[in-house]
Amino acid sequence: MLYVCSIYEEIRLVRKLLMCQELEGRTHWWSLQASVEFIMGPEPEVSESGNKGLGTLKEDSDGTIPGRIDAFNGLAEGSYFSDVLQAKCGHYGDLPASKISELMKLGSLENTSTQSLFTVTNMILDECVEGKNENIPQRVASILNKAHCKSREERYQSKIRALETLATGTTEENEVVMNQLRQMKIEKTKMEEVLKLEQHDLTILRQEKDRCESLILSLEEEIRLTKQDYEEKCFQLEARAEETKDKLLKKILELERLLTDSRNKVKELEDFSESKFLRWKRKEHGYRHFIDSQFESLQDLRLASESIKQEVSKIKNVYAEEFYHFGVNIKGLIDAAQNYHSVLEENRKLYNEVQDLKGNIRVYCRIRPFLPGQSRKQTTIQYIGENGELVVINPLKPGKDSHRLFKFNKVFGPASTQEEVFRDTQPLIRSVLDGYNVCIFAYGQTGSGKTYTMTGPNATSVVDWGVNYRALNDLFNISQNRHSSIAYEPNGLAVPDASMHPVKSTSDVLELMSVGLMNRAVGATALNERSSRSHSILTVHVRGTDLETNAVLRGCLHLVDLAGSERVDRSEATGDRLREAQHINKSLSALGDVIFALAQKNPHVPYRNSKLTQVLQSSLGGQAKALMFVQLNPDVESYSETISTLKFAERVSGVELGAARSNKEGRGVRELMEQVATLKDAAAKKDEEIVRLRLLKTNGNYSIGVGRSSQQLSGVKSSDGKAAFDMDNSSEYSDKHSDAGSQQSVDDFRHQKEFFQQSKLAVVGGTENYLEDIESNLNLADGGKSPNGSIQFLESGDVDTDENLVICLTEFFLWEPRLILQSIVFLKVRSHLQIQLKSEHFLHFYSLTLLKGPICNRRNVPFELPRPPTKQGQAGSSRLSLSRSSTKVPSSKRATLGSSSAVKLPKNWH
Ligand SMILES: Nc1ncnc2c1ncn2[C@@H]1O[C@H](COP(=O)(O)OP(=O)(O)OP(=O)(O)O)[C@@H](O)[C@H]1O
Repeated sequence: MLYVCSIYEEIRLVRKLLMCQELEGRTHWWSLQASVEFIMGPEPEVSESGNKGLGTLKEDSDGTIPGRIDAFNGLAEGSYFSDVLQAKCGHYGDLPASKISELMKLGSLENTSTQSLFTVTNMILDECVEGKNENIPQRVASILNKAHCKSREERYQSKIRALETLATGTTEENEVVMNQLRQMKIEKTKMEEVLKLEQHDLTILRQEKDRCESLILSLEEEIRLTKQDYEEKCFQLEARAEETKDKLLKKILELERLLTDSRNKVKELEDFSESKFLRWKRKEHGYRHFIDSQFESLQDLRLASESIKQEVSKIKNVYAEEFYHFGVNIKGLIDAAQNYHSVLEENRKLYNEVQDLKGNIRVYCRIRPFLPGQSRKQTTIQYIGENGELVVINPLKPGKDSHRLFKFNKVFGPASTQEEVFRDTQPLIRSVLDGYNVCIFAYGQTGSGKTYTMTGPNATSVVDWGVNYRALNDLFNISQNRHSSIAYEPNGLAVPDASMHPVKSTSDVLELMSVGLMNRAVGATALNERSSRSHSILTVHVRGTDLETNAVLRGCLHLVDLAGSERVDRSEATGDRLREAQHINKSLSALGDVIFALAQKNPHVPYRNSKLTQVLQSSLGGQAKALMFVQLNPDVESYSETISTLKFAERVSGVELGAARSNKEGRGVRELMEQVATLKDAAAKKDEEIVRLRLLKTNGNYSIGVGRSSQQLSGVKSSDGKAAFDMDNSSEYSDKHSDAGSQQSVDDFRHQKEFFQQSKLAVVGGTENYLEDIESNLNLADGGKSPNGSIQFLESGDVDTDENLVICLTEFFLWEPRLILQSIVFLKVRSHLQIQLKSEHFLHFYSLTLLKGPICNRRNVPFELPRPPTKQGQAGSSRLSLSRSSTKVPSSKRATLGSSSAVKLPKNWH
């Protein structure tokens, strides 16, 4: 086996050598290669004993291998070069050097046998000796080189061949060796497996060993640390023990010292207490002696104190008396002080009452804040006072005159909330439920916040609710709170379409208001993107019955959000907007005219000039409570509008409407009203009587003191027939009156006055003292000044008797029942007395008339006044003879009359 290996090794080496030769001498390796493979087959693995094999090959190369090498050489025979050499034999010198080189390059020399090469070489050398060719050495060198290589190659080839032969010959040996080798391989595999197992065990053992070693190391480390820790602790404990020991020693020393001190102190104290005890003993003795002597003195003092006591009690009595006098004086002072406060309070109250009685329209001013995006604008508002003062400036024209002061009932600044504004409005809302007519309206230029104040920006948010929502909410809440004393009927709400809707709760109202708001015309202008283009009037009628007195309360609330006044150049209104603006401005100027007329106390108030003033007539001209919100835009660009708005507001605040009156109808009033209705019928009959008498007079058959007035009377009344006494016609009259303005009413009253001056009604019987009663009982406190009322009609100097006056008045009021409720009558009685007669006075007066018994004409002709309805509802038709009981006004009513009109009850009033 080793032998074979060495052969293979040998072959391998030969191959290597050939390769080198090829590189050096350009031998045709490929041909040799092919030969070697042909002989050897695939190259075996090289064993480490390769060198040894080569030695063996050398030994054998001299024996059996040469034959094979010869055979191999025979393969290379017959090449081109040998042919050339044979052809040229003996004449190689003719072969030029370049040709030889070329042949060498082409490899033709490769195929030449070594023998031929040597022959050529010898010939060249001979030439060289003979000096035939100078280039011989180079050529010789190359040929020699070639020859050398060739010889080596041939040697190797022969070796290869020999080796191959050897290899073939050793096949059997090989098989044995191979078997042995397989056996050995099996053994080797087994050995390897055992080795593997052992190696695996070894690995495990090594790992175990490593683990144990690391464990040992960690345990050693732990022991080392524990030991170190233990040593440290021992050291610390020892140190602490040392320390404690020192401390304890010190303490023991200290305690010993203290003990010694205490013992000394105890000793000292014992000595001291001993001495003190002795001293106390001595002192006790001294005190005993002192007490005895003091006791004696005490006896003396007791006697002295008895006498002093008696003296003190005497002085005490004197003091008590003086204190009493002081007390009386101080009480007087306290009373005076308290009175002073109550007087002050009363003064304030009286002042307010005077204001209420004067009935001035209240004016609240509200300034809206700058809107988002306007914060940098200049403001015209310089000062807002607590008591309604407002100073406005024009920042664009600074100077002395740029400041203007206005004063109103209240001024609300930009930061005021909806609730604050309503808080000052609330008392008026309560008045509606007390039977007053109330009108609240907002006035101001467009975009100044009227709708914000009256309605609010957002109906769904209670905080944002404006006056309208809050007022209606209040009305319902208060009416519910009062349900035990006053029964309010389902209220009526007039919405902008002028229809009446019964409402029972706030939600009804909210619903109706949202309908109204939806119907309201709204449009965008340059000054307000949601500008109201129409006036909004919300009217609430309230009717309640006092459960105790059966008195009926009627109140009416107007909530008015006016459309804004605007300068069309600023609002940039065109087309429909412009026409709206013109209408709005027209109606607002009509309102201004009404206000102006009222402020000037003009006899004619032009209510009829616009729908707006017509609707507000009862609130502005009647005895209602009115409140105006003046809305301001603080922007400097609106300065001129602000000033004109404020001037208007100032004028409004000067308007006196007269004291507001509650629409309360007591049972007595209602009975009287019923009687009035009955009397109307009677009057109609009387008319006929008058006509009849006139006819009689004309015919000269009957003479009675019925003058022109009767004719007029009949004329007036018969001109429009029986309707003249129709109560319903009063409203028609009212309309006419309003239509033509107050001038017509003045004419009417002049006409009435003439009638009364000329009237000579013959009324006689049992009424002698009427005028005395009237004079003494009706309030003359006004000193005869003309009141604000719209009627001044009687100058009855010509009325020759008291009875005439009474009957005239009665007649007059029967004709004009409207005046009972609305007017103030100015009477001039007997040409030297002026009596202010208000409607309550009239009722009082009228009651007197009825109570005074039958009214007859001068000639004892029974005056045909109807009897008031009896309990069975039958109207009397002959003489008026009412018993006192039938017309007796309830005591509550009497009190009302007395207080509200300051009329004293007549002497014979029960
Ligand atoms: N007190 C306030 N606080 C906050 N914003 C306000 C206030 N007053 C008004 N505004 C705002 O100013 C704008 C104009 O207000 P509003 O529409 O009420 O004015 P107006 O006087 O009713 O205008 P117009 O006459 O054109 O209808 C609105 O955007 C409103 O929300």
